[in-house]
Amino acid sequence: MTAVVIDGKAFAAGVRARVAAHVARLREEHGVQPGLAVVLVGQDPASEVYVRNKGVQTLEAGMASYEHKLAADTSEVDLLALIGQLNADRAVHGILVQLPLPGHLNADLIINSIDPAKDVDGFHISNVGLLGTGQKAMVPCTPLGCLMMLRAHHGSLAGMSAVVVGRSNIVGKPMAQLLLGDSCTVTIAHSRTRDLAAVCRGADILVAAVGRAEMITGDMVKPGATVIDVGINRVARDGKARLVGDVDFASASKVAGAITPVPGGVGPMTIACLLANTLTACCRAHGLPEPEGLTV
Ligand SMILES: NC(=O)C1=CN([C@@H]2O[C@H](COP(=O)(O)OP(=O)(O)OC[C@H]3O[C@@H](n4cnc5c(N)ncnc54)[C@H](OP(=O)(O)O)[C@@H]3O)[C@@H](O)[C@H]2O)C=CC1
Ligand SMILES: Nc1nc(=O)c2c([nH]1)NC[C@@H]1CN(c3ccc(C(=O)N[C@@H](CCC(=O)O)C(=O)O)cc3)C=[N+]21
Repeated sequence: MTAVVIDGKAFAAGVRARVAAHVARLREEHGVQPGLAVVLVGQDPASEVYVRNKGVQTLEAGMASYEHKLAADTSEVDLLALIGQLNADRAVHGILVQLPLPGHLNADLIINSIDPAKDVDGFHISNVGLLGTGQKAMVPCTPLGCLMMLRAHHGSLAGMSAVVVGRSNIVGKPMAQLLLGDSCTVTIAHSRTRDLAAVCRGADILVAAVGRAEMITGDMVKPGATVIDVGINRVARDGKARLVGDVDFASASKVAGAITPVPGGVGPMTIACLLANTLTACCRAHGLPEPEGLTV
């Protein structure tokens, strides 16, 4: 079998177009412009691609973009003060603090200082709790993007067996919550899982969020399964720097029914969902109707 390649880039362009249309209406009819503030502390190579693409697409969607680039040795007090300012700023509807943060900063403390209503990453404990109990929340962008593509491909996910490889707070756990919310039978695998290959072969939906280049190979995929590759790994290939996922695309795409590529899969959807979340936060802040189909 040769898998259908799920075009995340095209899907994301569609989501962004819907966001942009709604933003244009907000500005015209209500004089309101959604604003997204991004805070970057120091330089992390894995974050660079994200930051580059994010700023441009925020402006393209008609939103205001505020970037705060801070030195790697910024103190916790100073960072908390900046977040306090952004929380109070009525032009800012979404706040994203790029992770990972330098080691001397307590990431939990920083994330939980963000106003939950402006937490467009969905990482604040309030949003995590709301999502876990099936209440209206800000939903983490990467898992939300994955869910949108899965729903578009399958319609209902009810009753499907889903395996999420990875249990991070930013991808694995919220992904599992969303799949459970759509009535999948969910397994979360991680570095201590016994016989990962056998666990993965049980999956109708296999989500890889491991951070290890091409570790999920074709022999770990159930024939016809849908494979979602969250991984973003920079590797040297033929002397050139390249981006590859956590899935070995060459072997997995021979077995899977559908698969997302890297680049051009989950990554663009993450940014599209960040814009969607910023728009949703703005609508909620102003008591205006939310766009439909852009959150769970
Ligand atoms: N496309 C996008 O928009 C985004 C992509 N990413 C990418 O997704 C990947 C995962 O990111 P993130 O969740 O933050 O990563 P983390 O490093 O926080 O988590 C990785 C998870 O994978 C598990 N793991 C590690 N090695 C193995 C193994 N050999 N077998 C099974 N499980 C293993 C770890 O298990 P344990 O808990 O036991 O250590 C951990 O739960 C990265 O490549 C990252 O760059 C991240 C965010 C957004
Ligand atoms: N607070 C926070 N929230 C995050 O969501 C977050 C973060 N910190 N830290 C870093 C990771 C990583 N991440 C990516 C998002 C999009 C692409 C992306 O656009 N990828 C393109 C790259 C295309 C290219 O330029 O080559 C693609 O896969 O096609 C990549 C990586 C979000 N993360």
